[in-house]
Order: sequence, then structure tokens, then C-alpha cells
Amino acid sequence: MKIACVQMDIAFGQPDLNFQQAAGYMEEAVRNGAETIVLPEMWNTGYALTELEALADSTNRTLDFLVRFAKEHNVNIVGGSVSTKKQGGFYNTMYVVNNSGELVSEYDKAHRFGLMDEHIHLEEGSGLGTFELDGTVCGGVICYDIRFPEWIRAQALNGAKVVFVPAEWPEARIDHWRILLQARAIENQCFIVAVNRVGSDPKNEFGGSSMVIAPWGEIRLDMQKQEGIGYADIDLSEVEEVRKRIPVFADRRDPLYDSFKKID
Ligand SMILES: NC(=O)CCC(=O)C(=O)O
Repeated sequence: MKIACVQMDIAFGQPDLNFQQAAGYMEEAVRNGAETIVLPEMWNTGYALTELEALADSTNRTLDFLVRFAKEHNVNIVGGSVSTKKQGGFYNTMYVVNNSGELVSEYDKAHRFGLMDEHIHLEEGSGLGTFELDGTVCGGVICYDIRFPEWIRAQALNGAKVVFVPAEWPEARIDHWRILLQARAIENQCFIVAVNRVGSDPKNEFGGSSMVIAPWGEIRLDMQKQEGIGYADIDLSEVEEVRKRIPVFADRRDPLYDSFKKID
């Protein structure tokens, strides 16, 4: 699977500009042979959370755009995430469209990040976010979700061999980002494909460092703070190989963990 990570800047509260930018990067990725394109978190509006009533996608604009592009170019798209308006309120939503133009996942961010006011403006999702691309079970989580190891584990236990992580992660905590992603790859013995934005908004400067991490923990792509597209080829047989070498999944002891589960 040749993956293209789009580490873009995002214009604050300007969806039209962001759609234009994303389309440009996606066309470049296709020209360079990408089979799967990955976008960052909230790429339509950025964290313009107080303006969601006017700006959040309530018309399927994103989905139509991704479906059309995927079909026309025969490419999978992990559509980062966008702000959406649905019944019940606003969400931080990841759409995944396969290379036939079929929507294979619509995942709403499960854990809201208080330091960026998500708990005030957004609803939380409750779906798992696993899906299939080219016959491989994949997972998708969004940014702050990676601080919850049990959440990524749930995806791995449901078969995910590649977990995609779009983000808007500030530079101030970029060391957490790097370490958490590497830990999630090693403990779940899966590929992690993580795409963060660069640039800044009125409150934060963002740290880039989009990465592709192999199941043994090696960093195969590290974009640091460079704006643009990074590419990595991933060989899915590595997942089986690592899981055979150290059979973490076979050695797990669910009944033991359950017996010590703290009930509030
Ligand atoms: N957009 C986010 O979820 C940011 C998460 C973050 O910065 C963190 O430290 O966690």
C-alpha cells in the first residue's frame, strides 16, 4: 500500500480555501502513484469552533468531494476529519472512501479535547471506526483519541492492522504525540499512519511530525515541520511477522484484567 500523508496548513474558518488546497495536494499525490491518501484533522474549518453554525459541513460537501475524487482517480482516501453538523449537533467526523468511491467509514471523534474547547462545541461519537481497504482491516481514530490505549486496542482486537490518526496537535506537546504513536504501534503490533497539520491558528502553533510507524516501532516516515506530502510504502506481512515473533495477542489475559476492573 503506497500511502501519501498530506501535512498541510489549514486556513482558519475558510472551507473554500481549504477544499482548494486539499484538492491540489490530492492531485499531486495521485500523480506520484499514491494508493491511499490521508488528510489531517478538521481540515475544512480548522478549530473555528465558535463559527460552526455557519461553517460546519451540513450538506455532504466533503463526502461528495471525496467520493468524486476517489472514483475518478481510483484511490482510497482517509479523509482526515472535518467539522460536520448532524442531527444532535456538531461533530469532528472522519470519512473514509475506498477506491471505488464507496463510503466505508464515518467515525465521529470519541474523546473530546478540553484544552481546545471540544467539550463545549462538539458532540462525542460512540462508533468504533474500523473499516476495510483493499481487503485489509484498518482502524481510524482522531488526535486526542490516541491518549486512550484501550481505544486503539479495541480496534486492534477487531482486526485493525493499520490505524490512521489525523490530527491538529500543537507543537507544545509534540513529544507526547511522537511517543504515544510509537507506543500504540508497538503495543498493538500494527502500522500507525499519523497525519498532523502545520501552521498556526489564533490559539496554537501546530507541530507537524506526521509519521508512518511500523509494527516493530520503527519510524518509516517523519515529516517533521515540512509542509507538503510524505510517502511511505507499507508491507502488511510485517504485521503477521511481528505478531508471530512476540505473540502479545495470544498471551493476553482478559479474565485477569476484568477481575481488577475498577467500577465507579
Ligand atoms: N486536536 C486534538 O485532539 C489535540 C490533542 C492534543 O493536543 C493532546 O495533547 O492530546
